[in-house]
Amino acid sequence: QLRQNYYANICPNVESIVRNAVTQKFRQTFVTVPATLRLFFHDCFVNGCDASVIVASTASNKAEKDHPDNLSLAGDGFDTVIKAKAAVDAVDQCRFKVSCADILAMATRDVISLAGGPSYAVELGRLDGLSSTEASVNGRLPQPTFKLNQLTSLFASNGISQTDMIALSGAHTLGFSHCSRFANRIYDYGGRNGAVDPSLNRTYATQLQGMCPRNVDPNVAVNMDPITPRIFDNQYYLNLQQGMGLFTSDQVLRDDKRSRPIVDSWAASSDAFNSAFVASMTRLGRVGVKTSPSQGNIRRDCAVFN
Ligand code: HEM
Ligand SMILES: [Ca+2]
Ligand SMILES: [Ca+2]
Repeated sequence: QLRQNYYANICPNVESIVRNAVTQKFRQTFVTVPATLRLFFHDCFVNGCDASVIVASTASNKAEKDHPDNLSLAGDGFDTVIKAKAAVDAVDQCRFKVSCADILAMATRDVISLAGGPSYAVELGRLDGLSSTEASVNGRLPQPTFKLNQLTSLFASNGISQTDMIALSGAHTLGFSHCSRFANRIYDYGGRNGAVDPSLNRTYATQLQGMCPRNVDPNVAVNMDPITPRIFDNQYYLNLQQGMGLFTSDQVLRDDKRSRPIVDSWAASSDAFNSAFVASMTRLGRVGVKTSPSQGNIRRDCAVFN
């Protein structure tokens, strides 16, 4: 059972220590924001929110972070947690008493507010997991080609509702995607020569083709929210109303009549979106958490098992 203020007697200033470290990192690069947010999601959906995604591979173990679905996690997310952890462990009272999983949860809360999103109290008390394998990632993360039923059932397998899934997808109001993730929508869609996904806004499709020409350098990435790429806002839902969702998994939320009313309501009200997002992030943060010593511990180095 997680709770707010879990560290009140263990490391009373932990939240401000983490916030300062994250703010410093944010001043160096904005990528800190989307990188940390996505890292938290990918952590929670594989083995629960237990910092298993941060563990580095060793000679005898290929870790989660080296699964193909995790190779595009930006290094700045990992670096944010490592730096915040170092700041926490620099305080005598706190050294080795705050889990990497909780530091990631706090850092995620902090990057959302640094980007103009809502602030919220974060629940704490997670232990760090004891295993991280590449194989455990298989089938656990959503693909950008997913339709509504696939999205809903994958999230449901983590105890996350369809409404929460739609709110959490609003995280795509920030950050980047590599061209390969949506190339199927702008070139030869459905295997038909020269076809473009009809659910994609035509002007936007042409812009995407310009930024992502055929045979583009695989390192090229584009903003997922072309309108306010650095602001955490409800623009994502307004984009969906214009056919400007980057992935099939984004646009389907507006095009499927079952999820459309929610998309339209959050496009109409940023307050409604913000409060839904906070509630959904809190539920995401509870997925598969480990709280008993048989299930986990507090890693001294977030990238290495103790
Ligand atoms: C609903 C199903 C989802 C799918 C199919 C999906 C898929 C993707 C893909 C393909 C990328 C681009 C990766 C790249 O090419 O570098 C991406 C980026 C991102 N995703 Fe998702 N995602 C989903 C849900 C979420 C959720 C729930 C969150 C967080 C709460 C999230 C946060 C992000 C962020 C912040 C980025 C940008 C990362 C960066 O700029 O470094 N996504 N997502
Ligand atoms: Ca995990
Ligand atoms: Ca935005």
